[in-house]
Amino acid sequence: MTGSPQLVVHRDKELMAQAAAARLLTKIVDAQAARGSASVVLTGGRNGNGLLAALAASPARDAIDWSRLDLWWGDERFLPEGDPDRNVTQAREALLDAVPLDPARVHAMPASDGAYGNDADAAAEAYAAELAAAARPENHAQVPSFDVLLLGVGPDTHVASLFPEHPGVRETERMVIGVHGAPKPPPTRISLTLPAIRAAREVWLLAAGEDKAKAAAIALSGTGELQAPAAGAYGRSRTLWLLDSAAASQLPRALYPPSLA
Ligand SMILES: O=C(O)[C@H](O)[C@@H](O)[C@H](O)[C@H](O)COP(=O)(O)O
Repeated sequence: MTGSPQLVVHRDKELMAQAAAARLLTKIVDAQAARGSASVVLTGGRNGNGLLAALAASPARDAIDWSRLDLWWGDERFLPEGDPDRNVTQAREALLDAVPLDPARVHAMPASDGAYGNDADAAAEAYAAELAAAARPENHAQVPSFDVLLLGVGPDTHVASLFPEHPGVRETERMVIGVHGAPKPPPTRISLTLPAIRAAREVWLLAAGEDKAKAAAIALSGTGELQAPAAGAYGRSRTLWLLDSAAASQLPRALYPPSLA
């Protein structure tokens, strides 16, 4: 990563969702202008879905060429297709069903009643192959250079389905893993790993609410990624923490507000 994470603190979570949606819209429009298409990795959770709903309601939303946008997921709850707890189901409701996406560019993670049955490891391997096929050969990478990768931060500092001290956070080779025995239900999940997350140009972490204050303070105060997976989530050119004032309330003064010096 170049430089430390940047922090932006909004008054409350509604304003945070609106501002993050405006920021994402501009980022996608700019990426499409520069490279013809854009790629975004979506996150589950209330804040990620709040951002998508704000984007759906934006009067500027059709500045995006939806047919030239690739969508991927950072993690998925390994449940049957259409289950209301699947991240993709929630994203469809919040935004995706309302915009003219190219279905071939909506890369949902497999469901537990799909081609791989209830084998989360096989499903993870298949998603890794889909990512590898979309990576540009000249980048010699196993995943595309995502323009923006969104991550909701859990109250325990988890991101995607990488939980503190859990085996997934130690993965250094594979880009996608099956997660078993997750401390947050459901226990079986699919997740990008930290190396896959770090292939993104920009990583944006979303944290709103008092229950995120401790997690933000821990992850931003030099704690290692094994104890605080959010600390290991950074982008190649930018890492941005988008917070509301409640989630920022326990940050050390040295971190926020920024020094005027
Ligand atoms: O798979 C999950 O269980 C969620 O996607 C989870 O990882 C979520 O992103 C964070 O817990 C933040 O959630 P909130 O945005 O709802 O606080």
